[in-house]
Amino acid sequence: PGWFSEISPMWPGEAHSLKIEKILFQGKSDYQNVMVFQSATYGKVLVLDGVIQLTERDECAYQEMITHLPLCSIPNPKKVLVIGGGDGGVLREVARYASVEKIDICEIDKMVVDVSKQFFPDVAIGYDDPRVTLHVGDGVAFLKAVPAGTYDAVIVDSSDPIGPAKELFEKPFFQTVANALRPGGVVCTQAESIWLHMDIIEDIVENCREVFKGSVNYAWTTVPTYPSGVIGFMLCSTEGPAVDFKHPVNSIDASKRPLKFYNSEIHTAAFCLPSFAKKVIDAK
Ligand SMILES: NCCCN[C@H]1CC[C@H](NCCCN)CC1
Repeated sequence: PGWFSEISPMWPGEAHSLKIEKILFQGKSDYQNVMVFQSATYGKVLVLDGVIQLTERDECAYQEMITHLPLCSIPNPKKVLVIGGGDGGVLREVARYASVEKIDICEIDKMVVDVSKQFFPDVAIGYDDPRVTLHVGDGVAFLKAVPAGTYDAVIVDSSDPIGPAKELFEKPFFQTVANALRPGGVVCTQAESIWLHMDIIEDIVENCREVFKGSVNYAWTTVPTYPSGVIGFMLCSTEGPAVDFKHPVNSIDASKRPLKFYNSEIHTAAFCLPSFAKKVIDAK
């Protein structure tokens, strides 16, 4: 019945629309409005506070890139933490690594977990892995309680800086992430769009350069149902064994379930930026 349009002050004057076939769920959690609808051409769609989080058709691009850009950049990741990502898609991708012994996830909104398990079984399948422990709560508090140097990798699969994820884009949070990582550990965060948010990206890069004394890189990929059709990631490492994010050192066991999007060439290509973005990001 009609169209869903993603209208937001975060991307003024533009909106991406998807044709609705059927609304499947509408609810209000302690943190945000949650909606699921069956779209005409992108499968089921998860929407939080009017912002598209994932669709069945293109979620592979985002979940595979946000996971494999960091985890293919370090040999034998063992302990991984996911902040956000309550839909379970990142867990599904982290579970591909035989070297991983422990996967912690801290998601603030239990409704996102429950709705994903009910409507997106191929995404929430990530929770089935026995290495996964779900913590429902605030990622900032969770990280503050973590012993220093606990994790090889942290993946911050957040929504946008308006709403519950606001703190996940600020310097104190990056500091707590750096503290929770081992020397030469890596973090990958959702880092918005170079077409829409160069100012936000500039601030994030500046904060990351101050906090992460290893390497700091910005990568990006295409996700047709995110505004401007692209989304970026900050790839940072702490002081210690050098990490060259641009050349993957790990291979992935894709024998059980093929990768729909990620491969080693697109890994390297993800760090190639248009000049208007390089100017801001490399200069910082
Ligand atoms: N596991 C999927 C979580 C989705 N993360 C975010 C959802 C909101 C989306 N807005 C894009 C705003 C324009 N950059 C960014 C990714």
